[in-house]
This record gives sequence, C-alpha cells and structure tokens, in this order.
Amino acid sequence: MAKTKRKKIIFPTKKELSEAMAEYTANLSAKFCKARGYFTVVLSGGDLISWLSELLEPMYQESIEWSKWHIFWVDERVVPLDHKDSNYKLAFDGFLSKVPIPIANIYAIDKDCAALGDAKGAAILYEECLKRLVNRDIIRTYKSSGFPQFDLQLLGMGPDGHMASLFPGHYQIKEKADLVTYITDSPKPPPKRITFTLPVINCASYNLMAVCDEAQADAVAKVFNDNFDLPAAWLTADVEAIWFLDQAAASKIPKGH
Ligand SMILES: O=C1O[C@H](COP(=O)(O)O)[C@@H](O)[C@H](O)[C@H]1O
Repeated sequence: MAKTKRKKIIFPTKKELSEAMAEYTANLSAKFCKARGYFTVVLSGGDLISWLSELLEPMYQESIEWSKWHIFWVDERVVPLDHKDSNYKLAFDGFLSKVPIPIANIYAIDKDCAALGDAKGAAILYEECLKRLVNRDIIRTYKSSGFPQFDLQLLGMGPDGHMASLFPGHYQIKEKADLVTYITDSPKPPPKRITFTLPVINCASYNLMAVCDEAQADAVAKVFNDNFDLPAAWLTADVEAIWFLDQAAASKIPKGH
C-alpha cells in the first residue's frame, strides 16, 4: 500500500482554505491533463462540496480542461439519486451542474440499486465500473498491484474520525481484497452506503483531506497523534497526503505535530 508522510496546512479561514483547494486542484488538473489527457477526481460528500465553489470562479471556469475530467465518489449513500442524502445529488447540484464536465464522465452509483436500497449490488456494480475504466486506461493502476490509482481524491472527515464510509469500530476499514465495499448499519445516517476500501483510497496519487470547524478538532488532534482507532488516521497516498485545516479544526493538534 502507498505510504507518504501526512502533511498539513492551516488556513485562517474557510474561504482561504477553499481558495487553496481550488488552486491545488487546478494545478493537478493541468498536470494530469497534459500528461495523459484525463484527470480522475474522486469526491466525497459533506461540507467539502461547498468548499469547491471557488472552482466556479471565471479564472478556473475558463482555464480548466473540464472535458478531460472523470468524476467518482469515494463513498455514496445508497438512496435514490435525487434524494437529499445522496452524495451524487449534493455534488451535482452544488458543483457538477455548473461546470462543463461531460455527463458520461460522471460515474454515479447504479440508479436501480440506489432506488432499491441494494447496498451490496451497488458496491459490486461500482467495482465493475472501476475495473472497466481501468481496462480502458482512463483510470491508471497502482504499480503492479492492479489497484486503481486515482489522480486526486478530495476527502472529508466526520467528528468521529470516519473518512469515506469507513467508520471507527466497523470491519470495512480492514477490507483488503475488494475495491469497493458496503455497510448497512452506518452509525451516521443513512445506514446503507458503499465505500472505497482503504487500499484503493491510499493508492491515489494525491489525497487532500479538508476539515473545518471546532467540532472536528478532537478527531483532528487524535489523527495527528497517530491514533489509528480513527479511520482517517490511516490516510496516506502515493505522492502526497495533505490535510487542509482551518484554525478551529487545527486548534487541538499537539505541539510539534
Ligand atoms: O457521511 C459522510 O461524511 C463524511 C464527512 O462529512 P462532513 O459533513 O463532516 O464533512 C464525508 O466525507 C462522506 O463522504 C459522507 O458520506
């Protein structure tokens, strides 16, 4: 599994964090679009989507090669795609519908599984989707492992230290063979979700974890204290795993970390 040292940048405000995230994303988009003609971006749900709004500014709207972007979700709630809890709907309404990414390049979970609440089926079909895109060379693979390697994942963390839909004390964090797994008793509603497994998450070239607000400060401190009971503490990447924090979220990080 990929292993890089965890880095962090602390921003005075959410606005500055959001601006830096847009710049980071735009720079990687230019790098990967030039190198391979594609940019594979993995989104999460939650607050992150509102912080992507800086990418809607004219300078990015006009300079980013949106047609080369391919969009995935690190986790998804197994609810109809037009349900208020859907990570797809959140991202579509707040970001994706406002940029010219071809609709065929946006990989939501299977809509029938979503409508039926079939978490296992949704996980199987999403894994098949990833494998098809690996075969088409749209998604790269990590060294010789055959695991998909995304260019950039934009992640968030809950106050309990969960990332994607990998929750503390739940076995999914230990899953090593599958690319995508599922949970039917998520401690955070809604209960049915699918999620990338840790090996897939950590194979990404760049992982950017964005966390704001005091409610997350205890969990952030535990992560920077290497408390591996928290799934987010396991985050690494092939090239860079970087935490973008606002001052409130970073306020309890032990000195020297
Ligand atoms: O349920 C989820 O929560 C996490 C964290 O969300 P936040 O609202 O605390 O930012 C999110 O990253 C994940 O994608 C989502 O399904």
